[in-house]
Amino acid sequence: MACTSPLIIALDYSSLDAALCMADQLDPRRCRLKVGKELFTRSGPDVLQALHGRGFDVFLDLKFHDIPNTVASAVQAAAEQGVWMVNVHASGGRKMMEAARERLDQHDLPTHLIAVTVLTSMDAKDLRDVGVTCSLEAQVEALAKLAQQSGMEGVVCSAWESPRVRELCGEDFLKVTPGIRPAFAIKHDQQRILGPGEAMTAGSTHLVIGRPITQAQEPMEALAAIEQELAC
Ligand SMILES: O=c1ccn([C@@H]2O[C@H](COP(=O)(O)O)[C@@H](O)[C@H]2O)c(=O)[nH]1
Repeated sequence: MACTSPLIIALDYSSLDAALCMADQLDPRRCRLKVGKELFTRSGPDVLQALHGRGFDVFLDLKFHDIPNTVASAVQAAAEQGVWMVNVHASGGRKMMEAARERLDQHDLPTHLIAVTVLTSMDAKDLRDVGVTCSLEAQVEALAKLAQQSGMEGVVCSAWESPRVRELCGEDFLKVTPGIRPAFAIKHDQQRILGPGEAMTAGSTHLVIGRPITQAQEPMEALAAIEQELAC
């Protein structure tokens, strides 16, 4: 049965065993899973096979950012392993994103392709430090528009920006938002955070949540509290 929940749990673990231990407590009808740089670098494609075998939709969050041909080939490789979603950095530019889009289309690969705007760990000063002179909001808006024009199906942004991205790019354009922090959780290294219920109200289509669940004393209770908040 397809997953209808907006929740994507980030499996940021240092071993395949630890990731599968969490996955085995979860239900693929109630959440999707995200595999990021740490877990993929340690376990390789085996983790994708193991999670697919358990019935999960997997978001492979490797944030590709390279020359167009390299990114297109990496996106193709991810999609050929059956992942539900893959991403690139929008700051890699129009040609890079178009090449990735074209490669998926050429091979009839149905994987969702989205682009990261401004990392949720960054604030306005961090953005100035890397030479961006416009406001953080303007940078997210510019990258979201560029991503849409370049064939992306959505963006990664913070839930703070979801209302504006919805206005600019429409309801159907995916707004995948990390930096989700329920009231009981700490901020860690995230800067632009919002609660799960607030993020959905703001127009996020998917909520990425890692440590508030994976590092909770009782991960399943943390997940249940988040689901409860979303049901209200
Ligand atoms: O802008 C971004 C893009 C990706 N992420 C990823 O999402 C999760 C968030 O985990 P938490 O533990 O809930 O903070 C993590 O895997 C990041 O790599 C992001 O946070 N921000």
